[in-house]
Amino acid sequence: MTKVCRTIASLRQTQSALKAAGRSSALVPTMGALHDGHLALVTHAASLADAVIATIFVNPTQFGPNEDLDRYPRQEQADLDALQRAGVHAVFMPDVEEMYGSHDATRILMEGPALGLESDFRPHFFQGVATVVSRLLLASMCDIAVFGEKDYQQLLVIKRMVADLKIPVAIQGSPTVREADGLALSSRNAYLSEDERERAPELNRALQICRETLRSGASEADALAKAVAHVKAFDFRPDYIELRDAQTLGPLQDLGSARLLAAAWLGKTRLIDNIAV
Ligand SMILES: Nc1ncnc2c1ncn2[C@@H]1O[C@H](COP(=O)(O)OP(=O)(O)OP(=O)(O)O)[C@@H](O)[C@H]1O
Ligand SMILES: CC(C)(CO)[C@@H](O)C(=O)[O-]
Ligand code: BAL
Repeated sequence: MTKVCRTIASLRQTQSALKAAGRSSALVPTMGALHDGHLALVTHAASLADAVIATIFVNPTQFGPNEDLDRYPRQEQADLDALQRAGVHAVFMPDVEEMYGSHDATRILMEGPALGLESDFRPHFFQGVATVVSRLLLASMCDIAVFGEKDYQQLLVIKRMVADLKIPVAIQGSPTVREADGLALSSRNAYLSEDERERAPELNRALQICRETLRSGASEADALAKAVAHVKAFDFRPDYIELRDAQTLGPLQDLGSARLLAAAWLGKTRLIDNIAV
């Protein structure tokens, strides 16, 4: 039976009981509206630890004033049922008051891998993510925490933060789960109209075209221009399509260790994707 914890006190009690029984634990933080990408993180987490703790919290501090905090999909009972079926030991689902209280004054500012890419278009984003993830890690004190490569920059930002703050949790990345046509699963895919859903895989296709073009010996500029032209042909409005160093997200030194990352709008939906080069 999956235990539902709505307070940090109850989460800490759950963790104390696991530790007393000598059981290791892995955390899977989410914002809910769960899909098979999230469930793959749970399966990955279960392969690494004795018990999995999932979290569901739509974190207001990572949304900008004109973003989709209010319309972000929320489906608490369906999510709990899915996590129960997946054999999750406990689910932490706090409210905003529990995570931030009314006198909250602490935020984590990130540089390094947080610079550029998402930050150029969502300047508040990594401050909100780092702030909430540090709290989730410290509240749960799990041995391991698992994050998806779909949000590749977020994964590197969290690894950097945990290393810098010396939080004793091992951060593990998990591969992107895709639809058969290549579209990365994402809770925000629910915003797509039928017509947009048909065009949505072209973002991933553009990244593959860019990679093939690079491998055939073309310049980075030509390969990126091809990817931009491809998404524009399908009426995407790209925020960025960039090649970066896969380990640091700094400027690319060597094509052998490159990551290709993109974000683009399709109608009112912002999609992100990335692949190894
Ligand atoms: N397709 C996917 N494959 C692997 N991991 C994923 C996938 N989609 C989301 N995740 C991971 O699940 C965790 C929770 O993500 P989140 O709840 O924001 O879901 P999401 O589908 O990314 O939502 P959004 O559409 O808001 O970006 C993150 O670590 C994220 O990287
Ligand atoms: C890591 C996270 C749960 C923090 O709110 C969120 O950014 C997400 O779902 O990727
Ligand atoms: N999946 C990352 C969370 C966000 O975009 O707000």
